[in-house]
Amino acid sequence: MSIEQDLAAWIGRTREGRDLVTPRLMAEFRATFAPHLAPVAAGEAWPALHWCLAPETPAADALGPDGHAAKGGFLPPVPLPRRMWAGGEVEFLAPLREGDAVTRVETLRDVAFKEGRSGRLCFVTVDHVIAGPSGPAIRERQDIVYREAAGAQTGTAAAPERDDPSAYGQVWTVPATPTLLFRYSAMTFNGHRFHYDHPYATGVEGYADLVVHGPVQATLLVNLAATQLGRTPSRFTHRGQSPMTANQTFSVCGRRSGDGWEGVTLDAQGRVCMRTRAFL
Ligand SMILES: CC(C)(COP(=O)(O)OP(=O)(O)OC[C@H]1O[C@@H](n2cnc3c(N)ncnc32)[C@H](O)[C@@H]1OP(=O)(O)O)[C@@H](O)C(=O)NCCC(=O)NCCSC(=O)C[C@](C)(O)C(=O)O
Repeated sequence: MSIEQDLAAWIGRTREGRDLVTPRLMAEFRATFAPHLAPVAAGEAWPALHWCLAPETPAADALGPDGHAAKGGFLPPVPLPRRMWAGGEVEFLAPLREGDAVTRVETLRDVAFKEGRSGRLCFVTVDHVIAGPSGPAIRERQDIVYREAAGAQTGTAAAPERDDPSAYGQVWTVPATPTLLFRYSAMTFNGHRFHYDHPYATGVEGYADLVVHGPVQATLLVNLAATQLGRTPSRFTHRGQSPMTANQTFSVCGRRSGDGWEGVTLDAQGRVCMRTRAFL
């Protein structure tokens, strides 16, 4: 049996979690991202706070070498070591509010190997439904990618696309401090070591510094989209194009586009790290 066939056995597996939108989470989220948050009604959760709800809580002895739950449980045992958040699509159906009890149901939708310019890649797609007291509030597709080991790469990444903040109607500048990364990892119970363990991020995974979470960039982008559009978009797509590393000030840029919105995060050199679209 091929590895693709082996891993296909994981498709359709589900996992469920429960949580509460606590006053503490609301306060931590505001403290981590303000002033770069969309205006929302009193007691309403900001767009993308749901990424902090009902995270996986693996025991310490159930972790893999990267600090995530060891593969082979809910996520398949993909034989490539370096996990990244590739992107996804979020549908905002109804707002969540402080005090809401929520459930998260995850379903493994697909596992697909691809040959990227940087080498072999494996994309794992997971569907999420987050429901509050009145039913589904958020529906989401999350794309996770696994890459070859640093040093064993069979390709060379393409030169990153560049862009200019002055081409956008509104720009937030955000210092990518290790403290921002640490606080977001803590709020999401994300043990991924390359967000806080510098020798691991540089020496083992081969990045230039600690890596800024994909969902940190997407949270800022969707909050900028909601600010410029005047409401939470109904749909938000995002794709990580190039790793954003810590200890630089990055730009979160957005502009109206047709009847929707488009945005990017740019690192200090103007490299596009994440590209997004939002729709009313
Ligand atoms: C993903 C990388 C490795 C591909 O790099 P590449 O240059 O090798 O790929 P490519 O040659 O551009 O594309 C190859 C194929 O992959 C597809 N593809 C290419 N990119 C994507 C994408 N994003 N989403 C979906 N599909 C993608 C692309 O469309 C193409 O498909 P095709 O052959 O069918 O035409 C590269 O673009 C990259 O490094 N992106 C940045 C990723 C990043 O920084 N993520 C955030 C930080 S990681 C994180 O937050 C982690 C967390 C939160 O702890 C956590 O574990 O969940």
